Amino acid sequence: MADQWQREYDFAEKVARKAGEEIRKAGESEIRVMTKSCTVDLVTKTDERVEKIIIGSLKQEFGEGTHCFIGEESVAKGEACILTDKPTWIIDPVDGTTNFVHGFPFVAVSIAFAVNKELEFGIVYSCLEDKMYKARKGQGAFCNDELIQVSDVKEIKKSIIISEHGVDRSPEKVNKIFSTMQKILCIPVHGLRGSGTAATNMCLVASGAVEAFFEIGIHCWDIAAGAVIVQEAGGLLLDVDGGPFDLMSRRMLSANNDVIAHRIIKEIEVFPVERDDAPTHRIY
Ligand SMILES: O=P(O)(O)O[C@H]1[C@H](O)[C@@H](O)[C@H](O)[C@H](O)[C@@H]1O
Ligand SMILES: [Mg+2]
Repeated sequence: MADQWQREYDFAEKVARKAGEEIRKAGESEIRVMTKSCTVDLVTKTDERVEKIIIGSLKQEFGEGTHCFIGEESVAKGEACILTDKPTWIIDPVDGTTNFVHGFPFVAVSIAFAVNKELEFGIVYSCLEDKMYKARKGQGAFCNDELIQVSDVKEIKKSIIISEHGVDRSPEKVNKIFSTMQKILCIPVHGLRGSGTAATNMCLVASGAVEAFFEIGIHCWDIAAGAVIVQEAGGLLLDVDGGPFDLMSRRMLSANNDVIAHRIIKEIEVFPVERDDAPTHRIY
């Protein structure tokens, strides 16, 4: 069916815009900050409220029980994080919560939709910049309705690479992250960057502002929407060891092409993380 999931896609954009407005408004008043897994893993009442608004609106539009949901704050409260074949919404209501708390201007609403474990579309609304990124499988990627494309740079020495350090601050992991960054910086690349939100980072790959973004320790809700956007913009997704991308593995490299991807992979010091769908999963 040609327009299957079109209604879901159009509605997701509306919901993301509404969620972004809520985030912008909430940023104007005092923000109540709480913590989750550790003192640097921040969450606010806005994260929880916006997730409720998104899931509530989707249930109202498509009916209770027809779709499944994986939402960052629902999982934090104990809901399952298992991707099945059923139509499933994968939601990060506020990607870049630390940025939101500090007024650092990159905060995104990330909404993806998967069927038979395949991503059908992704919406990333970078709400403080008012940039609406979206992509549907096979139909290209857009920012504010303009087609976007990854960069055509193939020389690593002419690239900008993004990585993030996440919230797990155990010294062994932090050492590996910084050792990897040092090696990449000294190739040398033009620069290293990080916006503080995985969803926005992936849109920066998709729009050609940077050549690659990788992170170990992200979650499916951080990257599901961005994954469609990167691929539809002509980029690729891989595991950080060069294997196939696995949404639930908490390991991801997105790049403009395989030359850049494999050059970066040579430098990445991989460390173990528990999968999102592991039965004993502890949230970081
Ligand atoms: O928790 P939120 O939704 O703000 O998202 C995360 C970012 O997306 C990561 O890239 C980043 O590295 C952090 O882990 C951050 O927590
Ligand atoms: Mg996130």
